Amino acid sequence: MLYSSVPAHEKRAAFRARLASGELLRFPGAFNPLSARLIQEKGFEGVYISGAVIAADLGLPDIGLTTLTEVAGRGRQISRMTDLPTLIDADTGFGEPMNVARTVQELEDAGVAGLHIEDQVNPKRCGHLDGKAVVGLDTATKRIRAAVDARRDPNLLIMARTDVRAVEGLAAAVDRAKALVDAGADAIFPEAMADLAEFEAVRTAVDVPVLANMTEFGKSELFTAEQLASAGINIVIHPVSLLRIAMGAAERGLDTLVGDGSLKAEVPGMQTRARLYELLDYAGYTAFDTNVFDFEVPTGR
Ligand SMILES: C[C@](O)(C(=O)O)[C@H](CC(=O)O)C(=O)O
Ligand SMILES: [Mg+2]
Repeated sequence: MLYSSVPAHEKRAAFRARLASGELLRFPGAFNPLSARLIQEKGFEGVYISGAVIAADLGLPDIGLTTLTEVAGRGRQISRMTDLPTLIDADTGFGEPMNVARTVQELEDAGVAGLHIEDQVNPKRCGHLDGKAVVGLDTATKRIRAAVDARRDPNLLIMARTDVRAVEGLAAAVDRAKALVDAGADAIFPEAMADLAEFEAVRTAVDVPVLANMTEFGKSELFTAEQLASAGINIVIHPVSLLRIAMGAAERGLDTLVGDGSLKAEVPGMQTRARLYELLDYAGYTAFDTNVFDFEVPTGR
């Protein structure tokens, strides 16, 4: 009922422990707080909170328009809905080192288990678009140092994302990843890797967990969990996928409504009222107050 009863510091400790096991942790992106429950119920190891999804949800492109307040608010709403660790996209940290420090504390207070800070210039853009620009090594490492120094819970995972691959090539991206680890990053997110061999190159260059971004319609091929695990990847995100699936379904449904004048044909594909109530834990609220659920949901509805 209401929210997860697992405190944030316990989720962070559990996340660290699972990462240390070396297994591949799968983090689908929640496009709203309720979808985080679905991700947990289906047995995934964590929930990703995508900057692109937060922006798209507000009807905005992913070009650094969202504010720290909006991102932290969404991070809090999603994190409190799940017992799983959440990993949030902190973009460039919303400014330079001092802003990054504040960003880390705000997101930590929001209850996330980890966050990633990237080395793009401000304002950033989606990592799979052309025409990106990155900051120099000095600024990139200062952001990471500021982030690491700012956290109060040592288990809050500070992940460094590097966008260097698409700008200067793989060798430069590997060098950047190593420098970011030296600056204190707990994990590396190499953005826009072209193939599995590129992931492997980063994997062998650093001795911290490495993330693979399996975003659709991007620069990376979509590898299976098995392929990524055998390349030594530790976390895989599917950042925008659930939003794309839901929006695809919404668009098809609206077309049906336009064509048929009714949504009858769409009903078999819809989440039922009973299933929605199950996910919302109506039963838990009823146990608390028997007046909550004093009606019947016919089976299958
Ligand atoms: C991971 C990412 O940063 C996100 O905001 O989800 C995006 C995803 C996308 O736009 O497909 C990115 O890769 O830049
Ligand atoms: Mg992003």
